Amino acid sequence: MAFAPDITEDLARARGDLRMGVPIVLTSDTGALLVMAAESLSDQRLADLRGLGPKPVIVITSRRAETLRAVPYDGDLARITVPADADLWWIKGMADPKHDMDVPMKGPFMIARDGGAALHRLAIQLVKTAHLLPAAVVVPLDDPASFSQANRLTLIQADLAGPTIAAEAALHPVAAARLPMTAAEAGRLHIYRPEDGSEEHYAIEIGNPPRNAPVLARLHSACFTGDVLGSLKCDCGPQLNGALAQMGEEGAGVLLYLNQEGRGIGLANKMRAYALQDQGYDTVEANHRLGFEDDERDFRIGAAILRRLGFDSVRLMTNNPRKIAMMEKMGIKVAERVPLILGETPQNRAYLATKAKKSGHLL
Ligand SMILES: Nc1nc2c(ncn2[C@@H]2O[C@H](COP(=O)(O)OP(=O)(O)OP(=O)(O)O)[C@@H](O)[C@H]2O)c(=O)[nH]1
Ligand SMILES: [Zn+2]
Repeated sequence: MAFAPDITEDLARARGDLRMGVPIVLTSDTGALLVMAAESLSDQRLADLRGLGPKPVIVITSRRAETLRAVPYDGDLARITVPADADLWWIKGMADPKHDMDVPMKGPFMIARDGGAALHRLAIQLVKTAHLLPAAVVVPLDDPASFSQANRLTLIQADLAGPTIAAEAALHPVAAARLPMTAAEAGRLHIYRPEDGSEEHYAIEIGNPPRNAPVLARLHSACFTGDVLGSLKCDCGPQLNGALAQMGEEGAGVLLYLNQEGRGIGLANKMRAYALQDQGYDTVEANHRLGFEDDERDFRIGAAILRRLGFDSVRLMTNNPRKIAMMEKMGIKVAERVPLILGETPQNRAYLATKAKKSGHLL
């Protein structure tokens, strides 16, 4: 029926459900799972999950498993049976490193070996892209179609979901208008909306840069703490203002403001990472303890917006070699790297040093 949501729409719905603490159903030729995000699980829903019969399993990433010293992982995943006497607090503690210091030993862990790693991996991808902690509680289902219908749950076909998540989401221009700014009076703000229902991204065009020459460009990932609050823990605010100022001086440029807060983990998870940093972990270790990779951003979005604006060659303002490599891979020529070293403070010196040492940032 034409009114029924397609797989992209179902996935967007599933992310919303997971955030709200509503279960979703994943199905494939080899099995089916009822999935809840550990972070939004309630006592009532945990009791309901147990009422289904099979023991719930908690799926975490190998990053989180390393922190928990849970040896049993399947490549990038660990799947652990939730013990019969474990309460909601145990599950939250598996997902959230906030309590690692209070409850250091959670094992011994029972490995769940039911072969359905593809569905478990999809569950983790969904909770991650919903900006929740990367941990899912799952129970196998025998009849996913009737179960999801009877409970009005979102049903996701895994074979359709995998390629859709991996593909680059199409972006559409929504609105644009003149925006005079301190850095440049001749500013124009463009809004782009991804088709997958994720956050909108912005392009700030300064002057009228010619499309047939490399444009001075900055791909800036959102940092509420640095950009808005003037946080001293990072260099984002000075980089944002410095890039706009240089574009203003040259009379032309394009700054992409990509809503990939916290290198793609979302602001709530970034604050969890900051709490771990207060315990002494560096920016990369903190991401790993939460169960994330160092950098969860999709850099294809920036290239797609540049192309939409008509640019295929840039003078890229960055210290991050991965951004350069991704632009080149996506067919945007990086004619020049323009270093953007600004805003070092006593509070961010160690953070910048970690980025240089562990993430290859150029100083
Ligand atoms: N997870 C996490 N994210 C952080 C932390 N500090 C800053 N960020 C985020 O890191 C991102 C920095 O973005 P950018 O400045 O565009 O990127 P970059 O990779 O540093 O590269 P360049 O600035 O271009 O050299 C923003 O999304 C910030 O919110 C942190 O300690 N943990
Ligand atoms: Zn920042």
